[in-house]
Amino acid sequence: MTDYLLAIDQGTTSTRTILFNRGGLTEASAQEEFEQHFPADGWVEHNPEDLWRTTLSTLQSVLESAGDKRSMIRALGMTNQRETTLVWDRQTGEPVYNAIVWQDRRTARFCDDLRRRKVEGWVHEKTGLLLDPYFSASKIRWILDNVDGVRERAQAGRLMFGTVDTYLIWKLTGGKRHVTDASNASRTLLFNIHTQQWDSALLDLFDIPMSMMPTVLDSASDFGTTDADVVGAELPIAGVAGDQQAALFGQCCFDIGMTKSTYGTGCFMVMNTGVLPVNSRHRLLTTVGYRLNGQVTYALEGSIFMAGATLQWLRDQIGFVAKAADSEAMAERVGADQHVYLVPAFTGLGAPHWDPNARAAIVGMTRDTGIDHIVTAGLQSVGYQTADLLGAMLDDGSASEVELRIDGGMAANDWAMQFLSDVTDTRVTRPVITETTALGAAMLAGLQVGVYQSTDELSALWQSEKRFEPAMDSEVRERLLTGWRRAVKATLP
Ligand SMILES: Nc1ncnc2c1ncn2[C@@H]1O[C@H](COP(=O)(O)OP(=O)(O)O)[C@@H](O)[C@H]1O
Ligand SMILES: O=P(O)(O)OC[C@H](O)CO
Repeated sequence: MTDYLLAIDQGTTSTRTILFNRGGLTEASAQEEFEQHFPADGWVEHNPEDLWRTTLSTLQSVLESAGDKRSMIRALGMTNQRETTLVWDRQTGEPVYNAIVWQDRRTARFCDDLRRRKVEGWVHEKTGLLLDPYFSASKIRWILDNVDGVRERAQAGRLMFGTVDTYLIWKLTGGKRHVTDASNASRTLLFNIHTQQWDSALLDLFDIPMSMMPTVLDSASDFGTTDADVVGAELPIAGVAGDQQAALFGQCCFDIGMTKSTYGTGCFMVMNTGVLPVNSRHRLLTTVGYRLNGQVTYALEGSIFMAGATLQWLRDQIGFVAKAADSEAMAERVGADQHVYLVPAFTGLGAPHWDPNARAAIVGMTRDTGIDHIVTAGLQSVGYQTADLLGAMLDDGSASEVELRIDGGMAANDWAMQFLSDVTDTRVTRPVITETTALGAAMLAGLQVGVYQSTDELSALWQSEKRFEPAMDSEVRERLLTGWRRAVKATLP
């Protein structure tokens, strides 16, 4: 009998359900986008009903198209946009407010005030994170302080908090389980990554009752069973991880120093640092990669805000490309050794610069500069930013060199990936299966129910589709990087 595994990937703009066979290949999938809500400047919300509706309908659609394979589905894995915050009533199941999305900046001033109280040091010590609106804690507090009657209900033990995984599992199990996994918990700013427990000092700092918090489980664990009356099938939910950590798992980065880099809208780079947390000197995040049998594997994470989004800007705002993939032919015409730089600091710069006030610039133009040069510079900016990030990560981590395992929509661009390899002087590898996020969740579930016996068995499934080897002259690389650093300086206030 062949085994199959399902995975739900609830992302920021769409929800996907994928059916994988035992070899990790996709058998069926369904995807639905949903509406983004921007009620005020810097605010980003999702309607919880949309998250649930798209989850249920993509799941049911894949179950239908599975046909005969349906009876051979062994388990369900869940992966999700991280940090996004929901609060709902324990009895009625009604959310008290929309989901506040990770991108939402409404609590920036509150976080600034906390930083002024000089607490960031011990908060970082416990959580591995920074005092930033990105993470869940200040979002929960905002809901408690700003929605009528909610604080009283929370204090009476009537409300539940969850990241998206927790909310969806609660719905899928018919309200039976209030759980999360350690990788998602580690993104809340309320979880002590050393003791692996909710931290009462952090809950006090943000004024959040402990009674709201879900139970934290291993990433491969018993998260409950889907309710047949709700879903139409009883399936064990057996693997859960935040999406970037799930991609680390799906890319089989199980050894210290192994690193994945996802090139979607932005770029998230995550490095396995083993069983000990590594403290960054470059403001990278220390986070739980995954937890198996009570054993934590830690990771370092850095994010770039604009990767594929730079191509979207060149397409939608400036009209320099008709579609993102056209950039490849334009860059081939120009070549990598050019002097135009596009620093995409449209919303500030992420790691390792972390400057919210930096603003984008195109520098180094001459009379012969044309559209092709600027589009090429857009692709190159992704390589340059990765070089900065990787430099910081290697300096912090225990590895002296890495191979970058890539995925995400932009990983399809061969020219950009070759430049990435050249400018970072690093081997870049694209796997056969690029749906690594969903695959990681399915693998976790498969480990839990015995479809797979070990991570070694999973590593054997991972296959490279294409390798990009560094081929740039070191003198050219240094010259280009010096020009990039000068361009970045020009964007800083
Ligand atoms: N061939 C390509 N070259 C460059 N960028 C691309 C290419 N194909 C897609 N992209 C970029 O990748 C992004 C989409 O990737 P995806 O992984 O689906 O992102 P997300 O999950 O963040 O929505 C878009 O920003 C798009 O501009
Ligand atoms: O849903 P994505 O792919 O944009 O990922 C969002 C991240 O998890 C935010 O931390």
